[in-house]
Amino acid sequence: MLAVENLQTVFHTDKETVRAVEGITFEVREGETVGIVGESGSGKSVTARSIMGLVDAPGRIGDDSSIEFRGRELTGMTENEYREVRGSGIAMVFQDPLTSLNPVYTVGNQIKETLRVHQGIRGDAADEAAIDLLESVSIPDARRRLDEYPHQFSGGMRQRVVIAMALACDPELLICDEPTTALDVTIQAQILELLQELQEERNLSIIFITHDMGVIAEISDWVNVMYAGEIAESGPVGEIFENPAHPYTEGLLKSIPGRFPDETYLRTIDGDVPTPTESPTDCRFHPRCPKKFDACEEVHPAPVDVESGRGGHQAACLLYPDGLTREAAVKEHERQMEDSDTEADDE
Ligand SMILES: Nc1ncnc2c1ncn2[C@@H]1O[C@H](COP(=O)(O)OP(=O)(O)OP(=O)(O)O)[C@@H](O)[C@H]1O
Ligand code: NI
Repeated sequence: MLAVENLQTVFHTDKETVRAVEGITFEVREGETVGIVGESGSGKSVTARSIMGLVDAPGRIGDDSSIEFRGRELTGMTENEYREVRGSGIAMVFQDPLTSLNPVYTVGNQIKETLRVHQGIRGDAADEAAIDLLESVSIPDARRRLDEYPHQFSGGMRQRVVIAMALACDPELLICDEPTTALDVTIQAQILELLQELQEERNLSIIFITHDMGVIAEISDWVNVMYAGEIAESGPVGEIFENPAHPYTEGLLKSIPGRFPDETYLRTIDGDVPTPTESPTDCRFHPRCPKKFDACEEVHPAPVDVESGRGGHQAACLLYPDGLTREAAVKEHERQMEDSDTEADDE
């Protein structure tokens, strides 16, 4: 349904160039949930906004990047064309419901406006459709609540309203950028459950962005672990949790509260995600990596198959492919780096 290939999103400012997303490649299939996980600043939201055509200046998507949705290339579309995609194909739910809701209009008016613009539904039919949508996201007493304003809803109910508005476009792909991060755990679980129900009813594809590995376990079929603008590891959710390959993923898993009950403290990875301003010539994780060796400072790892892994499990780490000697593995990454360099030169 969605194929992202070599996506690069760069912000050019007077001071510097921030390379927020650096050549990531992944797919989303019909009815599937792809989780994107990583710490703050790893490029998750920029990835989402790139797909939605919402990267604002000074941001720019690279010329060699491709985002195909249902066989149509999205990069390079005009704003009008993109509006059509956002109106029917792809919808997005943000972390803070208040950024998507206008405080001065009733919830009903906002949903009806979306229905009018995107589906041409008006009048009584719009009222009924809006009530149906609120009921489909399990908001009780929907008819009455149409006339209420966003501030009259609790945080969890407000996020349900935002999901209802996203559904008003009848999307095939829903991108959720940390939709539950601001909510308490119980409400968060309810929203995750709702998304899974909606996915089944509507055969929705979902991209779910979070920094929480626990949430990833709950909701994803496929996982992309992002670090400093790159995909460090990707694979089916079971593989990622049972056979994590990349030391960064291992670190993220260890930081899930309660996963190692014998430990009295919450383990986190020391240090922060760097803000990349140059194309990578090394492993961007090496300064924080407990398994680093000399080559990690000199060779940029490409995504390679993990031998133990099944179902397309890959890691961008010089420790892999794990069937090779360390020397041969490093050579393999060097070779892939040269290949992509020549490709870039050819264009
Ligand atoms: N408009 C912008 N101008 C310059 N840099 C930007 C802009 N938007 C994002 N960035 C940079 O891009 C990088 C990736 O940011 P992004 O928001 O995608 O991270 P994230 O993974 O979503 O983090 P979080 O979990 O905090 O939401 C960061 O270094 C950020 O500073
Ligand atoms: Ni974000």
